[in-house]
Amino acid sequence: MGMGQSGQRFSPLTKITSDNIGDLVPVWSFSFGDEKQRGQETQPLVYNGKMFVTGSYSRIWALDTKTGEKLWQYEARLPDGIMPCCDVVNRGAALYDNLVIFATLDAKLVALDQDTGKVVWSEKTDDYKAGYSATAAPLIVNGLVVTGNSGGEFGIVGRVDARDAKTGKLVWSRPTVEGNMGYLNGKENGITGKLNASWQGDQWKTGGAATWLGCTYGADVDLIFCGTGNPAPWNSHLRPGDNLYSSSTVAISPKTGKIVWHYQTTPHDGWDFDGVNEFIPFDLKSGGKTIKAGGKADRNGFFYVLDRTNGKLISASPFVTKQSWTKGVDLKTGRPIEADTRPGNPGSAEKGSTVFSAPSFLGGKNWMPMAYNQGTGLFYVPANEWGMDIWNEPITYKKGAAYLGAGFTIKPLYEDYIGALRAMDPATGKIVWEYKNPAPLWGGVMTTAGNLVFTGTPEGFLKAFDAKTGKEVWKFQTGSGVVGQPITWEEGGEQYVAVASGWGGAVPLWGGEVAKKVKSISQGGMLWVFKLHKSQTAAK
Ligand SMILES: O=C(O)c1cc(C(=O)O)c2c(n1)C(=O)C(=O)c1cc(C(=O)O)[nH]c1-2
Ligand SMILES: [Ca+2]
Repeated sequence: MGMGQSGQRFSPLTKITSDNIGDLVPVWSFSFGDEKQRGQETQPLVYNGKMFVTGSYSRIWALDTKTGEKLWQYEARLPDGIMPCCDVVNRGAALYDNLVIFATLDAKLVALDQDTGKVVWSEKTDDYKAGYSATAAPLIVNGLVVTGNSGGEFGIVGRVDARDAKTGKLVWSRPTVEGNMGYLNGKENGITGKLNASWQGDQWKTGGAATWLGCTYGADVDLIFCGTGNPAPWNSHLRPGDNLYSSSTVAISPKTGKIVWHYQTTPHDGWDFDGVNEFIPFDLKSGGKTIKAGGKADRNGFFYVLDRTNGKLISASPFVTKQSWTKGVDLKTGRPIEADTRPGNPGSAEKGSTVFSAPSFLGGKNWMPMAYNQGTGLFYVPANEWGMDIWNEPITYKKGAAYLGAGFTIKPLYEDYIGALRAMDPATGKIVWEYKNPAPLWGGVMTTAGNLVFTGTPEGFLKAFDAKTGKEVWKFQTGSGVVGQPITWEEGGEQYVAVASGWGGAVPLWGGEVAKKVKSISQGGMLWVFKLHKSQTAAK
């Protein structure tokens, strides 16, 4: 995932540049079929002349990278009663040995033979009837396949699992809700003491903190970095305490499955800010020194830079214009200073008072991954500007039912745009350039050594920008909204770019007023591949 384990989404390829990109044209496209088209959030993988691309409803295809010809197709038979909170998406697969491995919405992990598409192993990872699902791309670390889980809106317990990539056999399983910490693989593991100090009573048993975006890996520090989602239920008055390790980044040792450090971005989250956003290792140049750092653009609107060796906060800078829930982050304690927009209520039978809060629960940034360019030293963050009216109401846990205790209406902040692609300098926390988009941005970002940044828009365009200046240098209309993750590779001396097109994800389901604004977007399911139309070997 992420064009490498660190998830930087940076390619060193330089054949396509900000100067010649005007010559980038489609070479082939592939249709995902005539029905079952929802959000196509996938990141394709290219290996050995084959492209592996997943689609909504847990489907995967192997395509010939030269011709686009379909080599094989696998479709999971999904049972009735699956409960993905936010569309039937899949964000991609992982490759190991001769296998291509991906998670299905009914909480299974399936490994297929890359040549034939035949199932080599298949493991049930969770009980979909209890609200568990899976949407993230797996991560491969030292022969382990590392996965997260989804279901924070149903009171599941978040977890990171590591399996033997060849056989699917479980090696370790690490819960991400304090209280469950005394267990590894469901057995007591000798960790004792006040395991649920940040929860009251039995609430940790349904505490959420789903690891629904999966993980990245820092090879030099040998740590797996996983974001954790919202604590359950959303109504924070029903679960006093910090609710560790919800809305955090946790660093896990691949050898033991132990949490080595954690940093909680939104303690006692009351806004569904989650904290799943990708943590990307990078080298921070500061005062003549190089610091082993990591960057994370959190749904709560802060761009965090942490020391990746120990989780210490280095800086927290806003990447959105309005954060009404906070007055900033205390750099000494690492904790946010809360403002007065925690939704009211109490455990009474009454609906609590409504407050306006920004960002909205769909976040200053949601699932769509940012990219880090090793040349410019900038992060490219797909941000959104919106707020919400939010209120709390009573709720009790029921297996397999939504566990929110909150209601909301999303509201745009500005007339002319919601989405904003922002180039952030991690050394200063300053926004270097921005591109504003009318509809919310919901696609992944990729950057290259050719001075380029790519991302898609709900309006249907794949766009490219000059990485230094932010000038839009190229666009292509794909026919549906782009919420996929662009990739690039070189083959036969030519550089290619690919992206999936197909509108969906959480915005059309939960966006309310905002969703209506982008309602005219056609549904789709297409893979587009591009290259320069003039042969680059012939060019001087
Ligand atoms: O807490 C969770 O388990 C969970 C899972 C997912 C998911 O797996 O897609 C989303 C969310 N939460 C969520 O809060 C959210 O805004 C969201 C947006 C999307 C999407 O793909 O557009 N998924 C999810
Ligand atoms: Ca969530």
